[in-house]
Formats: sequence, C-alpha cells, structure tokens
Amino acid sequence: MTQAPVNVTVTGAAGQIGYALLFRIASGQLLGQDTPVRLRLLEIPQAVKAAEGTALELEDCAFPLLSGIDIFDDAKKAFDGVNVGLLVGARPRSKGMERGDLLEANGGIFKPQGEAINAGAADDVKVLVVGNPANTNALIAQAHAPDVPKERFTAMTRLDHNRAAAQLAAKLGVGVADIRKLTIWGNHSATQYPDIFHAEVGGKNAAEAVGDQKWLEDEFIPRVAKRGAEIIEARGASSAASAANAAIDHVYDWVNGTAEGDWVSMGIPSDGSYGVPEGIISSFPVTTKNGKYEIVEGLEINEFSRGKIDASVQELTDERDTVKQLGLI
Ligand SMILES: NC(=O)C1=CN([C@@H]2O[C@H](COP(=O)(O)OP(=O)(O)OC[C@H]3O[C@@H](n4cnc5c(N)ncnc54)[C@H](O)[C@@H]3O)[C@@H](O)[C@H]2O)C=CC1
Ligand SMILES: O=C([O-])CC(=O)C(=O)O
Repeated sequence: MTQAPVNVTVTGAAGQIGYALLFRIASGQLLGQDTPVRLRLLEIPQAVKAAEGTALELEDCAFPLLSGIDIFDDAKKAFDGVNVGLLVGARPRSKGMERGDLLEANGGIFKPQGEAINAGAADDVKVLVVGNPANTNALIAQAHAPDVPKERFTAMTRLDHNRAAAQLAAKLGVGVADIRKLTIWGNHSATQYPDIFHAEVGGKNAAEAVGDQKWLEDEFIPRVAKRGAEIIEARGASSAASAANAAIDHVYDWVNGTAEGDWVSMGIPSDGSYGVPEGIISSFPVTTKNGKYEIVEGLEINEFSRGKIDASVQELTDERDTVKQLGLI
C-alpha cells in the first residue's frame, strides 16, 4: 500500500500562511490520508531560523504521513524533484497599499522560482501560486518554466470562492454544503466577479432564490471582492488560516477530483474560453478528474456578468502588459 512520498515545496514557509498550512499538509489534508509527504521549505536567509522552528514543531506532531522536512534558502534546491509547489512567499499587502505596487517587487521572486521549477521539477508537477498578485505572479513563474506544461501553473481564487459560498449561504439561511456551482471569474483582486447566476441552492437557481439584484450589486459582490481588505482592517494582517484552507482545497480537488454536479474556481491559463484572452491566468469554473482540470464550457453569460468579467480580465491584461514592459515575462 505504501507509495513513495510526494515532494511538496512550500515557499514563504515561515510566514503566517505557511504556519497555518504546513501542519495541515503534514496531516494528510492536502493530498489524502494514503499519501505520505516530504516537505521542502523555502525561505529567505533571514527567515530560515523561524522555518527551522516550525519544522521542530512539525516533528513534535509525529504525523504518520510526514516522511521528512528539508529547509532551503535556495530555490533551485527547494524545487528539485517537486511534485506539488505552493508558492506562498511574497510580500503581503499592508494597509493602504495598492496591489499594483506589488507587481514589480514580486516579479523578482517569481522569475527565479519559475526557473528553478523548470530545472528540477518532477514530470507531474502541479503549481499553485498564492502570493499576491497571484494571477500575474503565476504568469511570471510560468514564463520562466518553458519545459513545464503551461496548465500546471495555477493561481488561487479558491478563497474568494469559499467566501462567496459563505456569504450566499448566510443570505439564504442555508448551510454552505447546499451551495453548488458558484464561479469566481477573473483576477484575485477587487475586480474579481463572484457569479451566482449559475449557482444552485438545494437544486434551485441561486440568483432566483436571492431575487435581489440590489443585494447582489451593492452587498454581495463588493463584500466578497473586498473581503481581503476587510480582514486586514479587522486583524491588522491579511487572511492566513482561511488562505491556507483554500490552498488545501485547491490542491486537494485538483488531485482528487471535484464532486459530481459541482465545480470549483481556479485561476488557470486561459484557452480563450468565454472571451478571455488566451494565455492570461484568469479564474474560471472548472471540474477536475484524474489530476487534470477542465473549464466548464457552455454557460450562458448575461450582459451584467459580461461587463464584470471583462473588467476583471482587462485588469489582468494590463498587469500582463506591465510585467512584459518590465521584462519579467
Ligand atoms: N491568493 C489569495 O487568495 C491570497 C493571497 N495572499 C498572499 O499570500 C502571500 C503570503 O502571505 P502571508 O503568509 O500572510 O505573508 P507573510 O509576510 O507572513 O509571509 C511571507 C513569507 O514569505 C517569505 N518570503 C519572501 N520572499 C521569499 C522568497 N523569495 N522565497 C521564499 N520565501 C520568501 C518571507 O520571509 C515570509 O516569511 C502574500 O502575498 C499575500 O498577499 C494572502 C491571502 C489570500
Ligand atoms: O488582500 C490581500 O493581500 C490578502 C488577500 O489576497 C486576500 O485576503 O484575499
């Protein structure tokens, strides 16, 4: 029954998401209870000691599925043999800081990491970029890993998806488990579009069940899209445990498949579906099976949704153009 351990590389391992994430990976929640994992942690030199401290705690948990922990300050070593790469390390947005300001600073992180993945990753590598601006950071890493199939680079919009499910469930007075087929479109930013027009609640159309366009426009969409800022305002730090939870959900579903009759949201390289320019990393509704994802095709997009999707996609093409001008892709 025992299979070889899966190499999971986590960057930013000493950060706040890292601390919320590593114990869950080691306990089997990322890949499943039959899959041993070997953790490969990447940090900047100043934070290696803190990562070592976390490693001591991981050891003290005596997780049966954790077959080893290695800590690096060199991306080439950290990504050698990587099967699942969680690219978390980045500079988090602080109060009042625009996400656009982060593009240049983070570009310098994701280029060498893309190169390291290209040089050393296992053939089946799957990459999830969490560090913001996640979609464009994923694009940068992908651009520097020409030997890795492009579709293996994904960005996290699952936290937005989960936030939307929670808000919709609260509005309708149902449990989150009753909500199906929500979609986050576009960028993991305030322009994202959480779409309930195809969502279902207890088998009925969610937009019809809500029946309140004003709530949708004035409360639901802005609340979900600006939830990151709301959390920063409340905690004085950005979402950590909920972000780690979403990363677990993203990879778990990618590897193990989505439930019949449902889908999830992932930031993935566009194939041109739904008028989203090919190549940019944008959030779509996807189903997953046997370790592969597929865009849910054929959804009817109403005029309201079209405008919202286009606005977020425009932001993504602008970000792409900026990093192109900066020579990062
Ligand atoms: N996509 C999403 O839904 C979400 C994304 N985020 C983003 O996740 C990122 C991480 O957030 P936190 O853990 O809260 O930040 P943090 O500041 O607590 O931790 C970041 C860690 O990354 C490390 N790091 C910096 N450069 C690195 C490099 N080149 N290689 C390896 N490690 C490096 C730092 O030393 C630090 O330990 C931020 O960019 C944040 O904005 C946060 C929440 C949700
Ligand atoms: O806004 C941030 O920096 C953190 C984030 O991405 C989120 O909570 O969605």
